Amino acid sequence: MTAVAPRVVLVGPMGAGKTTVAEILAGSWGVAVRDTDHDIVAGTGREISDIFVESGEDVFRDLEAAAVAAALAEHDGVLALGGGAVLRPETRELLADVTVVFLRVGLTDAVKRVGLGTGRPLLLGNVRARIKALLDERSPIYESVATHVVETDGRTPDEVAGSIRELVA
Ligand SMILES: Nc1ncnc2c1ncn2[C@@H]1O[C@H](COP(=O)(O)OP(=O)(O)OP(=O)(O)O)[C@@H](O)[C@H]1O
Ligand SMILES: O=C(O)C1=C[C@@H](O)[C@@H](O)[C@H](O)C1
Ligand SMILES: [Mg+2]
Repeated sequence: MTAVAPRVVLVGPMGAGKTTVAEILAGSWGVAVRDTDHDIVAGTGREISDIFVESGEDVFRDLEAAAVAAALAEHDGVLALGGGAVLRPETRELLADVTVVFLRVGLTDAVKRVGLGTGRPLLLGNVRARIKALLDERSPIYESVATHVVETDGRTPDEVAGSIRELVA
């Protein structure tokens, strides 16, 4: 089998716009889009929040690591990862040879974008406090895997996609 690699992988926290921007980018390039959260839901027939509640985060992270590995091996379009996918060391290793864009978002814009956090189990409770904790904990990890960083605060998804097109030939 010929090895393939995604043209670009998008990482970043919930509300960064990975899913939204991946669709725009893939559309403008005329390539396929894939999203590991969607792959997990399609593959298991279960919603992400149900997996967290019924089976726990570790089981979700196992499913996610497998979904990322499969997508990196099979997909040569645009790939959006779940917000916590980079927590797994094996996933970070797989990203080492790939063009990875970190979509950076600050607390205020992230909170506006996720609203009540519906469908995002890690935001249950105080959404603002949960996002702040995740941003503090994970920003260095996103930076460590990224080949490029694109700011998204105060910018539309089309503007963000345009910046990525300029960075990635
Ligand atoms: N640059 C932007 N400006 C304003 N709203 C945005 C922007 N990007 C995304 N959004 C909106 O924010 C919400 C979350 O976006 P999206 O689902 O793409 O984020 P995500 O990074 O994929 O999050 P998750 O990690 O939870 O999958 C959506 O309603 C989307 O329309
Ligand atoms: O940041 C996270 O840990 C998550 C982000 C979403 O994409 C989903 O993968 C899930 O809600 C967990
Ligand atoms: Mg998403």
